[in-house]
Amino acid sequence: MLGAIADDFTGATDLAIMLRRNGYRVAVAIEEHDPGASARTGLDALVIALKTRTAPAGDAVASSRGALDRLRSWGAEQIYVKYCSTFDSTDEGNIGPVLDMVSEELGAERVVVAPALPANGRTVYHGHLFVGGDLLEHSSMRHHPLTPMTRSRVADLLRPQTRYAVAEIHHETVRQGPQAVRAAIAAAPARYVVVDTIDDEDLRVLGAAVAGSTLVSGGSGLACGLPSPGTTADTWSPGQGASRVVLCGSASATTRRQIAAAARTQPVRRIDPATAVRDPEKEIDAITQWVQAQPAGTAPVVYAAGEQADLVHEVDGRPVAPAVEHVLARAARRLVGQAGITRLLIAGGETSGAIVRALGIGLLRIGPEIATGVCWSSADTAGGETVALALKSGNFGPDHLFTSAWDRLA
Ligand SMILES: Nc1ncnc2c1ncn2[C@@H]1O[C@H](COP(=O)(O)OP(=O)(O)OP(=O)(O)O)[C@@H](O)[C@H]1O
Ligand SMILES: O=C(O)[C@@H](O)C(=O)CO
Repeated sequence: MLGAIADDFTGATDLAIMLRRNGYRVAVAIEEHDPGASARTGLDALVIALKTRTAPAGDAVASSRGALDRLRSWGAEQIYVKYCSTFDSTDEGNIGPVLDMVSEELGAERVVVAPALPANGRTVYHGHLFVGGDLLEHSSMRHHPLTPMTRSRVADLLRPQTRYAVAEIHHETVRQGPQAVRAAIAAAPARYVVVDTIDDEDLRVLGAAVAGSTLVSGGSGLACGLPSPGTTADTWSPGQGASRVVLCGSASATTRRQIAAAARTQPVRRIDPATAVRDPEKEIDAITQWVQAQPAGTAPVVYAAGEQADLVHEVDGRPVAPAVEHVLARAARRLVGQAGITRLLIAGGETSGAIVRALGIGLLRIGPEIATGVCWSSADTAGGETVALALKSGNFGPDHLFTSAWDRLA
């Protein structure tokens, strides 16, 4: 079995759907949840979703060590450390410390570093990470509030975070095929090896080259390149019910375009940040009632930022971001528990983490792909409801996602 440790919840489902696309039977375990032997039986891969992307290195290493121990005790023979395709981290970030710990535990002396996800425009060429046609440092990630990416060479991003050397393998070698890449990895004078990957064929070459490695690392793209276990996808059911809601804590430009597109045909309502901070119960009540009042068959959208100017950092000296997460998480709990909503599309990694935790979900069963890196999953909540959930990374998905995603449940 392949065991994966993902540093956020949307990244975990992104990796899971790439594995499923590649013929793996896969599920996502939330944080410390043990799915139990019967749920693990027959899986080719199990992804543990952590919420460590911006955690202090010590905390992230401790959580990742726990995840590694669980995966190994459940029979994982190959470990995949999943981070963001835009390598979201700072010089104090935890990608290096987590890789150092996992590689030491597994005795892995060479580890590939492959953030590329070409299907979503993330490519690595001559060691530099690109987003579309732009270097990472010239993409919107330059202005990310928590992990502003102001350099693009992956080795330069990783070096300050690790005590080991970092080398590069360039496209000239990748073009020569898996054997050349395998030999170059073995000969690299470094523990970490950033490998150029500009398209899915490069990922297949790399995947074949690292097929027997005990440890690989990257975005989700590498999962498409790993050799397929050749199993047929398991059956999947979204459970009963048809009522829908879209909950957006993400403030990314992509999510804002998706909100604007949905607003042309669907009811939309913005969370009031001041009420979220000052009187969260009032805002939770208002949102729950508003969603329930919308016509049957619609997919009401609750969002927190429709434009850049909506981003308010503080109200009365108190931070807005956790208040918005709390309101969305509590509203989700009520919408599922009291209003009987069973289909939820959630935008944003932090937001997804807050809502999945509030619903008391332990395991996500992976269903159909909606867009690159976004899929439906089904899960049982702590309250005993079965829900269909799509967890969308802030930057993923086409503009029409909030109206088209439901077709995949039909
Ligand atoms: N109007 C607002 N003012 C302040 N903070 C907000 C506002 N709207 C949303 N937020 C906060 O911004 C954060 C968005 O993070 P989240 O990870 O959910 O989305 P993202 O960064 O777009 O997605 P991803 O991490 O998947 O790329 C959340 O903590 C949310 O509560
Ligand atoms: O790799 C990506 O870009 C995504 O899976 C993700 O982790 C964004 O949060």
